[in-house]
Amino acid sequence: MSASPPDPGRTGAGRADPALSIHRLDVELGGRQVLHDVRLDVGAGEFVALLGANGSGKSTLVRTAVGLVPFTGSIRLFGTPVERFRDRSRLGYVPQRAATVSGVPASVGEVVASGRLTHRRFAGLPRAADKRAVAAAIDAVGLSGRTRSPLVELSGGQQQRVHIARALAGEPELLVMDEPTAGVDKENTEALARLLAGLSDQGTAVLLVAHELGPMRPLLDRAVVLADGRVVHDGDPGAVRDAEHGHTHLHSGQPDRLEPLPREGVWP
Ligand SMILES: Nc1ncnc2c1ncn2[C@@H]1O[C@H](COP(=O)(O)OP(=O)(O)OP(=O)(O)O)[C@@H](O)[C@H]1O
Repeated sequence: MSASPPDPGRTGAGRADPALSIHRLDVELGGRQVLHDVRLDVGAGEFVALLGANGSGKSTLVRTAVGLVPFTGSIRLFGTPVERFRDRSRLGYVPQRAATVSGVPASVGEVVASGRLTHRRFAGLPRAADKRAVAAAIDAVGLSGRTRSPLVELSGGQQQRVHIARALAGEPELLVMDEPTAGVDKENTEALARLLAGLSDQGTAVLLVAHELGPMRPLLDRAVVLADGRVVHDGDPGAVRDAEHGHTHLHSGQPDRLEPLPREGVWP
């Protein structure tokens, strides 16, 4: 009798589809094409950074990937076309500069618990596992003392951490984060990097939009760079420097990785 194959992680044997697979993606917004023929895969358990200058299309790409923007081409989440994807608990999304729900007196605990709804049956009461996951997520972002605080009483950086906790509470297999550390201080950015390292080790796939990689850099399996809505680099994160003056730079000496040729003035 042959031995069972090794467990490839939380995705399980036989469920080896990439967490995210994007093929020939075009997106038009306001009558202008902002994404051109984008291809991007994030394998199960892979940690991928998405980089590029302001306006290069990073947010549009991740918003489209999670089903928020109309497109032509193909997007699959765990093998299912995004238009038919219903298993929302497998996906966690932290939007860019997540808006505070002004006028709604939601507490930190309530906002984070809303990230758990996809695990619960309609109108069902939270189970012990839900409560544990919410408490663990709040603790993971260092806000356990603030569970009952109204969100509006928190600083911008703390609110951002609440939105990260909301995504973590769902215990997703794919975490898509759009500049999650914007407005978050160095100490908490480093704490988030440690947290993501742990999740990555457990098999969570991560797609991280970032301007500066900072402490996230050692976690990366791949870096993808967008310029003017096109992928101009997909591979070695070591070839990419942090954003300077609003632009993402590729180290020189690897011109074979660049297609199409970079715009004049943007690249070193
Ligand atoms: N709703 C919209 N209607 C029209 N154009 C849009 C819309 N949203 C974004 N765009 C345009 O699409 C392009 C890509 O924007 P996007 O926000 O995806 O870039 P980004 O790389 O995330 O930028 P940043 O780093 O500043 O967040 C920009 O030229 C932007 O002006």
